[in-house]
Amino acid sequence: MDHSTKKPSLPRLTTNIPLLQKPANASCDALQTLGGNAPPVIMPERPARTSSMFKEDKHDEENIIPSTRFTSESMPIYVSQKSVDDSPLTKVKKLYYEDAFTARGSHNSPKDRVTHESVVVVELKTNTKAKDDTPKLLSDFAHFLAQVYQRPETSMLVTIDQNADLLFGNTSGSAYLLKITALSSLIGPLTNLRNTGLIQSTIQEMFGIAPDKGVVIYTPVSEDNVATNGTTARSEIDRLERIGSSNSPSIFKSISRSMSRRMKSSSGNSAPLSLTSVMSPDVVNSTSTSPVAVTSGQGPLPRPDQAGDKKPIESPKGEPVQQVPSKEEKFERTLKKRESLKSFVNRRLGELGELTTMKPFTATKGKKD
Ligand SMILES: O=C1C=C2C[C@@H](C(=O)O)NC2=CC1=O
Repeated sequence: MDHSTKKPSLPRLTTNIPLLQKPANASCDALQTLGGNAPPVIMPERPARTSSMFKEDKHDEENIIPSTRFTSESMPIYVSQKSVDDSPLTKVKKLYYEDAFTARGSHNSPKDRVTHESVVVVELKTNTKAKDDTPKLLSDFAHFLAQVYQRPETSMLVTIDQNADLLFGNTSGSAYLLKITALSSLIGPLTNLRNTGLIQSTIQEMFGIAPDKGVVIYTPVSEDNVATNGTTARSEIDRLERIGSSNSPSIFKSISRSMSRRMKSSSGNSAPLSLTSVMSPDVVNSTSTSPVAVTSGQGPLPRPDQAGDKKPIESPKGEPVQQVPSKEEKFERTLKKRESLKSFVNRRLGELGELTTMKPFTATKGKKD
């Protein structure tokens, strides 16, 4: 699956209650230019509820005419699309979105990321025709709802049926049913309360239907029960988590991988695989001067056979005999192995830039032996 052309990242929210301001005198027409002069800002306080939104946002050219599919004459489905726009405003927004999920926003978990871009399905059924034509109606409504739910328009699925047979109460007048289906984290008592005010007053502007003639139903769904692009939100979270964990392996994973590489490369030896076989080459040749010992201030111990003019042991035939290591030699080799492990681990730590935050490995166990 190609995820490179994904929807833009959304700003991290401290709450799922979007805080939008809605100028009191804005008309329904103003909805087409929703978007604001700046990226969505989480304001510290809940703004007063007013009748119309984003009047001052007329200069936002970010959203072009959406593509509209019609499943039937009465039930168009709006699929929002964004144009590629390099206007300064769009750039500011892009930066804001990108930043939210890069360095400073990197604590967003895959779940957060998917949640912030998850689809929100909005179904409106009404028995009243709006004055605007359907594409514009859908576009405006989707744009508005995308802001209410603080996500890209590409995450909004909006359907409007203006020909519904609908009766609310005992009058046959204008009425509507609005269903909003979204991940559970986008549905909650406070969020719903606030969103209901915003949405119902906007519907009133668009369709002329009073809030008391409409019913809003919020349906939370789990990540397993919403899907798009061939995958559920849950599997998308899992996928991002897998990518995340494979991109940032722990130091221990890294060390063990390096060690296993060395184990593999030395597995051609007939000798059984042991810690010694994954050591640095200086361990294999015990007669060489260990760089580890040098850097750690420990010179190699004098080998008994190197001392003075001691002759190599020969077989009765005069051939050199493979010497059985003495106790001292064994001790020296053990020390070197330990020092080598220490060196290896410290080097890997250094490579990974972890030396400043982690205590260097010390082969304390072996020291006292
Ligand atoms: O249910 C959702 C599934 C996905 C998949 C992913 C994508 O765009 O490929 N993003 C999603 C969001 C959802 O809400």
